[in-house]
Amino acid sequence: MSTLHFYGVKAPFTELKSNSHFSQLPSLSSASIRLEFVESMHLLPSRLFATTIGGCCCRRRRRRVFFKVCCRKGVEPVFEEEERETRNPDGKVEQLTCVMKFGGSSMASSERMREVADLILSFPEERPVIVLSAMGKTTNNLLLAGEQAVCCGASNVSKINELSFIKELHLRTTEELGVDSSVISAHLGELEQLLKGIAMMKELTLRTKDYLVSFGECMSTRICTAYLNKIGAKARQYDAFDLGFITTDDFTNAEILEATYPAVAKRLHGDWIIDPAIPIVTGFLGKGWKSCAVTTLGRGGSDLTATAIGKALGLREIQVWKDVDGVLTCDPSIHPHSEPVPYLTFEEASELAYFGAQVLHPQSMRPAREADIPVRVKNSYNPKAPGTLIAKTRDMSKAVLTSIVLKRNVTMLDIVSTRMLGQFGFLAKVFSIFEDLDISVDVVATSEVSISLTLDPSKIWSRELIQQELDHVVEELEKIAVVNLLQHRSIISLIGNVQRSSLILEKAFNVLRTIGVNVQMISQGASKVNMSLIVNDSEAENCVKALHYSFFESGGLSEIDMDGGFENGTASPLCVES
Ligand SMILES: Nc1ncnc2c1ncn2[C@@H]1O[C@H](COP(=O)(O)OP(=O)(O)O)[C@@H](O)[C@H]1O
Ligand SMILES: N[C@@H](CC(=O)OP(=O)(O)O)C(=O)O
Repeated sequence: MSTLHFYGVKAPFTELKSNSHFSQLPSLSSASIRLEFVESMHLLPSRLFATTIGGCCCRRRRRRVFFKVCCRKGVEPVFEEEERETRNPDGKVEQLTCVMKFGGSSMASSERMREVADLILSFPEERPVIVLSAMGKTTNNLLLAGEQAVCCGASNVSKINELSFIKELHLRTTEELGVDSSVISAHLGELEQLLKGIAMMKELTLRTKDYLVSFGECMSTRICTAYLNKIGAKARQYDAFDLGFITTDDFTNAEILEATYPAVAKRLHGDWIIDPAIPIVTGFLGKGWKSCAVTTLGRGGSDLTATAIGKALGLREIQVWKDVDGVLTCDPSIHPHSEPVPYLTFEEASELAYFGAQVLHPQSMRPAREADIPVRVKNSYNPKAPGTLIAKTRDMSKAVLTSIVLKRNVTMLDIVSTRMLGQFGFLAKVFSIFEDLDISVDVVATSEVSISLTLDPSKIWSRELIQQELDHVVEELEKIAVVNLLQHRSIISLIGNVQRSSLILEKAFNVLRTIGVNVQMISQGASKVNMSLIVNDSEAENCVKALHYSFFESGGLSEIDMDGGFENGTASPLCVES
């Protein structure tokens, strides 16, 4: 056995691609090589063992080596020295073309799964990678079952209602689709064992939560793959944590690491070229790079899985199929008259998602934006609807307001300096306190001696900001300022063309004045697409309805024509009706 050394934190995943290292390999077809990765600062070697799995061959005088690299605890990314051939036996280039992601709402029953399968097959010109979420509300039910298990005792686990519901839904689905229940029986057995383990330990850690919820995606993808194969559409199932989705070890809210992209590309592309079959990938899941345990990307994370695969493979388009006709002008559960938004930029979609529109995962636009791949939001219940196309740029010449987003249950802090520190020192100190306590700040407005800001209640999805933490923040801030903590506030984000901010704000404030609401804070960020208003939770829904009515209904102000008049020819912007 020979040993190779790689230096740098990212070495295990990036430097293997460098050709120079391979020239050191002795016998390429059957070599067993120990690779030592030395993490730069700490000089801690992490040993990985590599065996050549594809042997080597010569093509245009260049060696090709396929490696299977196994981390100590079982990470198995596959690396190869150069791209595999992308030609089929007829010499035609066949490449995967797009990603299609179907969320829980699209996969809620056997009937829905049939429709999804039909939909996938209705685009014969596409060779898609399919990303699936868990069926219906399975993720919620798994979490509830876990919480029940903590206190019900191991002997009562089989009586947990949510477990029975999950079993029943998945077994019924296999039966109704005519696929063998053996595709999920091992998972159902293991799930019950896991719940018994939780019951015995009487605790549900974040790491266990991630493992627990992973059963949802693992089962939905297996059922769907079996069904596609049954109807003659060749499909192959992948668990994202075995496919190369390498993440941080932040359980319940992990971040995808760069190593993911080459690893996923090589595996999907390689398998496709050798033996084409529709890849069916679990959304939402990954593998922690240190722990090697299953991680999740935050609630709604399958959108991010889809865009990451799009970036990894450099695909033409990423489609996310939902139960609504695209991104809407506001949350349809707040206001039923919301309308689809035909075009958005990545920036607008990111702000919209970050500020609470449940329709997209907050981080999901990043890979698409980095790779400049358009994202289409479509309705699996109404495939003919055009949906929303999200791209790098769009025609903003007429754009005024695009969408209204509400984020509830936000905590606001008014911090007024006691002038113990100069202005620079004051701002720096305030933000260092938030950094030390690892708390995210959303919206900020400052004057010379005061700051108003809002705190994200869920720290980007995962954790409730608990009272103890808030008390700690206030205690620290009170060393340099007078602090007023205001809870139960909402952020109303006006996503639109900030070039027309005066027009938008004039109209918005007119509307809010008419319904008697005082805005407590306002912020227009550097993003150029978002203006945020803070109001009381109790008033927020009414505000959104009134704003929506005024901007999007009643001959409103969602667009403006080139002369400065409204698109529908009504009043001029300077005499806005409230
Ligand atoms: N601005 C918005 N546009 C569209 N849908 C929204 C918006 N805000 C909230 N939603 C909600 O998001 C849901 C779709 O997202 P999600 O539940 O994640 O779908 P899926 O589970 O299919 O991925 C819709 O049913 C809708 O209720
Ligand atoms: N099943 C996970 C991941 C996901 O993305 O789901 P959906 O696509 O249904 O939002 C969740 O419920 O969070």
